Amino acid sequence: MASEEEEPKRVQYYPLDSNSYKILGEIGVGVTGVVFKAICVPMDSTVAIKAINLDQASTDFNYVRREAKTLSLLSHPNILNAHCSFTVDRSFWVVMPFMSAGSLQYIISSSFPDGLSEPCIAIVLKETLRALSYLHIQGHLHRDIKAGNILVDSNGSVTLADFGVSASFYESDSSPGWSSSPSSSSLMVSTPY
Ligand SMILES: Nc1ncnc2c1ncn2[C@@H]1O[C@H](COP(=O)(O)OP(=O)(O)OP(=O)(O)O)[C@@H](O)[C@H]1O
Repeated sequence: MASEEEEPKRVQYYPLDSNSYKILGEIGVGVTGVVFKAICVPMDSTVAIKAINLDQASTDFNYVRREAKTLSLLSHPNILNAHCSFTVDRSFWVVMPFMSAGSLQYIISSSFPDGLSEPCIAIVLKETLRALSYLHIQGHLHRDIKAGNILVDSNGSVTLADFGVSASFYESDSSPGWSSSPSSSSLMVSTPY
């Protein structure tokens, strides 16, 4: 019997235009902007979008730049990567997987006011240390490990997020390829999904 020809797997990229995303609601507000729950319509998938206001103080752009750059270079199951990032008017959108159980800080304060059990702590620590070990091997320091930056998915998977204050062992902030002012071409990133 003739073997069926396998269709080549098509690499899909998350779209780099805001019209492809339907905002469902606000998840929370951070120092640099707002995080929304949204649907990526062409992909039919739920995402979280961090919308960062580029009109804030100039230091904020360095924060954004560092986070986008760090995320685009990392790939690990315990690190919350970005699907893509792009500018929308005067804000910068980082499209990420939606971590439906929220942050560890939210889980503890809403459901475990007396603290997590030791086995739970051990699991979260193990997963977080995996992320940190990978980061350190890649030459990065996270520098802001806290319960609010550890996100959990509905299946219990644990990821480390928020690389705004991370640092690289090897590069200065003025590394080549990154302009010092916000321009969509220097910031637009989309990783295959
Ligand atoms: N991918 C995501 N999925 C689900 N919730 C998220 C996601 N990313 C962020 N959040 C939630 O959105 C809220 C805001 O996150 P954000 O990273 O902007 O700020 P923060 O971590 O609270 O503070 P900071 O600005 O100091 O880092 C937090 O409650 C966080 O748990």
